[in-house]
Amino acid sequence: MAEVTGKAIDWRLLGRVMHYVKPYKSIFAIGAFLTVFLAVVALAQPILMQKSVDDYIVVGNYNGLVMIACLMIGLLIVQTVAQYWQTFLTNALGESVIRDLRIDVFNHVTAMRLRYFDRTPIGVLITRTVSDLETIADIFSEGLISIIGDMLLVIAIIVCMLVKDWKLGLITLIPMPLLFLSTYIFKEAIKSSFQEVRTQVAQLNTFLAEHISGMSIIQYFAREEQEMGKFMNVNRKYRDANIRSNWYYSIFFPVVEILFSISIGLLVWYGCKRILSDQQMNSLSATGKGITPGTVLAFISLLNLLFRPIRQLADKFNTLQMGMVGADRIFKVLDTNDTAPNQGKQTIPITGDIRFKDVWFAYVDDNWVLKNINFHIRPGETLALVGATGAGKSSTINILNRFYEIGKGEITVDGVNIDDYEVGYLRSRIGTVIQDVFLFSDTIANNISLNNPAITREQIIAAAKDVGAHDFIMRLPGGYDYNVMERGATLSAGQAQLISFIRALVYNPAILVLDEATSSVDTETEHLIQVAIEKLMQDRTAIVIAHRLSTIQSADRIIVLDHGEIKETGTHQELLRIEDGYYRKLYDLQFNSAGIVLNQDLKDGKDL
Ligand SMILES: Nc1ncnc2c1ncn2[C@@H]1O[C@H](COP(=O)(O)OP(=O)(O)OP(=O)(O)O)[C@@H](O)[C@H]1O
Repeated sequence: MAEVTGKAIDWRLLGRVMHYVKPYKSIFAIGAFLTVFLAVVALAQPILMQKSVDDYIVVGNYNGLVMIACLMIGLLIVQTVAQYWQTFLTNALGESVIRDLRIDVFNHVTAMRLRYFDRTPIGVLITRTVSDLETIADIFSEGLISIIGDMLLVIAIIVCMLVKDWKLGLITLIPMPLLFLSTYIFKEAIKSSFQEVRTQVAQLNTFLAEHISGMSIIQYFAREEQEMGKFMNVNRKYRDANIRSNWYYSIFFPVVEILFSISIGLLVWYGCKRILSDQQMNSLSATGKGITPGTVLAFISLLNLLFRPIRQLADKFNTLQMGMVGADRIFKVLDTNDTAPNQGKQTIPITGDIRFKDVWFAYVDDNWVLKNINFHIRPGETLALVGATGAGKSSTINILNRFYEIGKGEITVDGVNIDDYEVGYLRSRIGTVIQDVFLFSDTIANNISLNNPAITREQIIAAAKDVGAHDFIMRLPGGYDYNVMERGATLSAGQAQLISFIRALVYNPAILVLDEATSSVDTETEHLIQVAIEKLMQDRTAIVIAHRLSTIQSADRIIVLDHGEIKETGTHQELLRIEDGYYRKLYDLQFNSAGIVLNQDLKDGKDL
């Protein structure tokens, strides 16, 4: 959790937020001007009220009274219009700033290395890009500008009171130190409770994001009750945090009301006492020295004006501080320099010659998950990777795609170190099909092209026909415009696989990286997938994490990985000939006449 700094305002952070105001500086300037203007105009009402009583009502000047009433109405109209624009503009400013910030955050997050996502829960990122950003918008709508306006108003009212009658002013303001003290105590108390609320929101978001994604697991294993229990706990903590912050409000507001009443009491007592004694001394307002009924009325109105912003000041300070906490968290994300390095510029055409030279790789420190990997695949060849779960198969394809950097050695594609390629170009030449197909809630066509305008509908249809998926897509309501629900929930696993094949094919990559799905599909879909895989691999260099006997047998070379090391290399027949060899053992152990999937069996826990 980001800590709130001890200072009310962190100027460095505020400076960074203000950097985003630059494109909207005229809106900011008008908003700030209107805030000051409203503070000044607010003072005019009590003054006019005093004038109407003392100069017109008391002396019976009806025309003058009508004139001043019209002036007050006119002023109210101006005030209303100014208030409308001030609220509208400061809100629009806040929303525009966070829109720009959100774009920056999203851009930054999409450029992060995968290891960042290994460590950061989705819920936390969602909280950052939604609710933490909202708090920054409040800096403008309820925080900074309005605090400046309120402070100006408070100073102006106090000065106005003291100028009008300093004795009456001082007596009326006796409860002020107590008011400032209780405001300060309230501000400090609410600050920590607000932080707690934000932490609990992030936990609630993380819990929900995770559990909604994993809902099928919860239901398969009938964990609803237990998860409900956990949810109730997270939900209770969130409620408690909110109740605590509301509790501080419910104490603070009555305290302010009491102090306000004391001020009014003092004002009425002292003001009326002075009016009476002035009358007795026959020293009326005409001399300009005494207190008039108009003065008392004006003071009541000024007191009202004074307490309103003070009552809200603590709240606004907290809004500002929460905005600062939000900004701190957002800038921490933006400052996280975990973006994938992309120094390479190379964009030469790739034919698909891949070489791993003494490659060592670890996700964390020196915990090598790939050790001294060497292999060479010529253009058009197929390499099958087999091995037990955790052997390092997925890691091999992850590093080829530059999702993680290797520790030692070198990987080249067409003789060029993969780090020297422009990373987007390299990835666009490597078509990767992973086991867990991810589909967005969008049309089939957009899920294939990933909204790349360079890919035409014709290319999509041609690719779909190529992998034999066109017919099944056309049978869906709307065909290519059929809307896939979130994560492809409305398609079968086999259909989703086929879509991911078309997605890879439509980019016409030189290299195909395929993690064969192990999930069982019906015979018809299995046949479609077989045909599609053959089509995908045709005339391409392919690295396949192979689970199908057909893929393994037809591969030009098979690499058997075990605990990150290459144990054997060769063709299916060559490897079978090695007595006591790993592959031979695998084959004898795992394959039966029904052609049970090799790696799947290994996953099921059968040891080499
Ligand atoms: N993101 C990660 N962070 C840290 N360690 C990881 C990460 N991904 C994988 N590992 C570890 O790296 C090792 C190799 O994993 P890898 O996913 O490459 O195995 P695999 O052969 O593909 O297994 P499977 O067939 O189960 O997918 C494992 O010990 C795994 O725990």
